[in-house]
Amino acid sequence: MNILVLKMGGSVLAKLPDSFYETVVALKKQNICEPIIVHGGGPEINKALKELHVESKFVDGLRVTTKEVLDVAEMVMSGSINKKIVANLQKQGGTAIGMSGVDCKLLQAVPIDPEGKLGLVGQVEQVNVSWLETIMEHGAIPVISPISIDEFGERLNINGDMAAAAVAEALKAKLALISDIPGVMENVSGKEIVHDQLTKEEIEEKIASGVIYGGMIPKVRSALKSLSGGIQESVILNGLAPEDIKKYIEGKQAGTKVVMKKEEEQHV
Ligand SMILES: Nc1ncnc2c1ncn2[C@@H]1O[C@H](COP(=O)(O)OP(=O)(O)O)[C@@H](O)[C@H]1O
Ligand SMILES: CC(=O)N[C@@H](CCC(=O)OP(=O)(O)O)C(=O)O
Repeated sequence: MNILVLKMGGSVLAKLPDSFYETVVALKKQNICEPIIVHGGGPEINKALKELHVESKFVDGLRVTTKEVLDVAEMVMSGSINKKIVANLQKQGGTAIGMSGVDCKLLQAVPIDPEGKLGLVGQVEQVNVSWLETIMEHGAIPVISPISIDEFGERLNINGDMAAAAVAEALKAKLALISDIPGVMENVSGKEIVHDQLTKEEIEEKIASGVIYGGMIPKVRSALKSLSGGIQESVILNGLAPEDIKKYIEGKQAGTKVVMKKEEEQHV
């Protein structure tokens, strides 16, 4: 199965045009590939926490998660956002099933930082691949909220990019991380450029120098993590430029590709 995991960040969810959902439905109907959606919801969680007067902060792009924060993150992502995406896909004639990592133990996780200050934040250890395959075989598009569950039945909050990478890695699928920026950007000699492709070494160097910071850190690290087996690249794309998504699907340059090796090196 040729699977494409599309991760939609909270930064773009409210702004994605109907044509985006139309494209995702067409990918499946025309047998171009099997789409799976994993979503985030950072800005919406921030808004709900603010309204409830609950403080939250981030460390290297990950939200410090107390029980109270987890309950709000689950309500926002597994409730409101997940069902809106399912509805939008179905408006375009698709069939979609919304689930979180808790359902069918879809995303089994362990605390990412058991001794540290991140609290109830997880990283995925196992993906229930057979449920995802069953859903896709029955003609539906899985839509996954990144709240997950540990072996004791406790829920954990997972960064959406990390959850998407775990799903892509488990299914040997391509990964497209869709956000509100044209790719990984850098100010070079006073000019803002977008990198076409980046390797692991370049990414680590740009994190260390502060060029890549905040929410971009889990994004680039997740894109790297998903590279496995036959999958040689993942991509960071701009959801606000639907033509970039089209270009990527057509195999043209768009956004920033995260690669094992640079293209010119691969051809040597
Ligand atoms: N080098 C970089 N290029 C582009 N964006 C960057 C970079 N470093 C940090 N960022 C930040 O990362 C953000 C994207 O991450 P995030 O807000 O978590 O997105 P999403 O909600 O879509 O997952 C950008 O809006 C930008 O503020
Ligand atoms: C642990 C952790 O940081 N979880 C994230 C989950 C949402 C997310 O990742 O949203 P975006 O994709 O919009 O960034 C959070 O609570 O914000």
